Amino acid sequence: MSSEHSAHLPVSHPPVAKPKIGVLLANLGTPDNYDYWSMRRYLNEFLSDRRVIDYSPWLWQPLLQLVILSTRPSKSGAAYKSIWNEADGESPLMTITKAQTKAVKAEMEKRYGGEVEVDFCMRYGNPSTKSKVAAMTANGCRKILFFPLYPQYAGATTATANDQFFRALMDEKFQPSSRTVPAYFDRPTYIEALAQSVERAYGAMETRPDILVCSYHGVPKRYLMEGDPYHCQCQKTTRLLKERLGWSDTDIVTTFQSKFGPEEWLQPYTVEEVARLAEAGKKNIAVIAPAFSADCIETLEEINEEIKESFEHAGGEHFTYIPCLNDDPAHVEALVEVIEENLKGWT
Ligand SMILES: C=CC1=C(C)c2cc3[nH]c(cc4nc(cc5[nH]c(cc1n2)c(C)c5CCC(=O)O)C(CCC(=O)O)=C4C)c(C)c3C=C
Ligand SMILES: [Fe+2]
Ligand SMILES: [Fe+2]
Repeated sequence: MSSEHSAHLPVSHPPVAKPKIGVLLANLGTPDNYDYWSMRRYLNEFLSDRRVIDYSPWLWQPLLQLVILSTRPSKSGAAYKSIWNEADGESPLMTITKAQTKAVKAEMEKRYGGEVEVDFCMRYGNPSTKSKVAAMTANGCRKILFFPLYPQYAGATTATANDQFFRALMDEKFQPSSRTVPAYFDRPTYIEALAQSVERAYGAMETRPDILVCSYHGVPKRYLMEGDPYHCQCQKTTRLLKERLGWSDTDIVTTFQSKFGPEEWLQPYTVEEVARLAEAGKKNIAVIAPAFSADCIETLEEINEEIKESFEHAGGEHFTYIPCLNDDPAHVEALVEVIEENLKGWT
């Protein structure tokens, strides 16, 4: 009788890890480097995502592969080069996401010891969502809380991050239970962290800015018409920030940046609005980017270089960029509060 037919032998068994809970933070993703091929790989994955660009692939892919990916990798690569963290060989988005994860992890360890594991992944590029879901599952995470780090929901960010998480779960033999964290733009702790960052920046200035521009990443206007709540959540973020600061309507304005392609995007466009403000005599402005949980190419290069230039070209004199919340302790506290709220019943 062969050993596999012996009813008396114990079944050989892989080691069983102690059950834990995983908290997987997710951000957009960033190129591995700023050379042409690294940029092309990243942009190809990003711009082929139909949650980001929803045109028929029959029309979009030839245009993307033959036209856009022949020029944009070099142009965007030069922009990344100007902000690259050369010391660590990575983009600022990567450096800051690591710092945020470290801070959230330390806080969760204080509260839950080894019961909760914290890590991060990216929607595009590395470390991939798939690799981190596989690692957490292998480490014994029987429950995973997936947290896309976007305060406001957009199909192009939150939903596609979740889609990728669900795809990763499809590959797991012993699939963990899972939850996804919803948008958190209206949580008082997040608004408080934003308000404190504004107060800190204003407190350090000699003259108070004439207006605070809240610049959110744009999306095509059509997405709003088709039911995406992003626009409303951005407007509400500005209103809550204004109320917390005790300001009036004329102290703060909502704008949208990073328009891509010929379609109309959410308006007003930041690059045009700052020029209009300068022309209207508002020569001293501050800009904050509440849709980004971490500084990245869109803030460090687009806002602090291109948009600043547009303001100065139109006669503006003082332009202050207020950094994202990054690993600010008030931000970490807000993120941990959101995590704890969504872990209820699990811990
Ligand atoms: C072309 C369509 C795009 C949509 C729609 C879009 C929505 C969107 N994006 C963010 C956050 C980020 N975007 C970032 C970079 C970036 N975004 C697009 C295009 C769209 N984004 C491109 C092509 C790029 C790459 C840079 C470039 O070539 O211009 C980043 C920064 C990544 C980094 O490495 O620093 C972030 C973050 C949001 C929040 C959003 C909609 C709500
Ligand atoms: Fe973007
Ligand atoms: Fe709206």
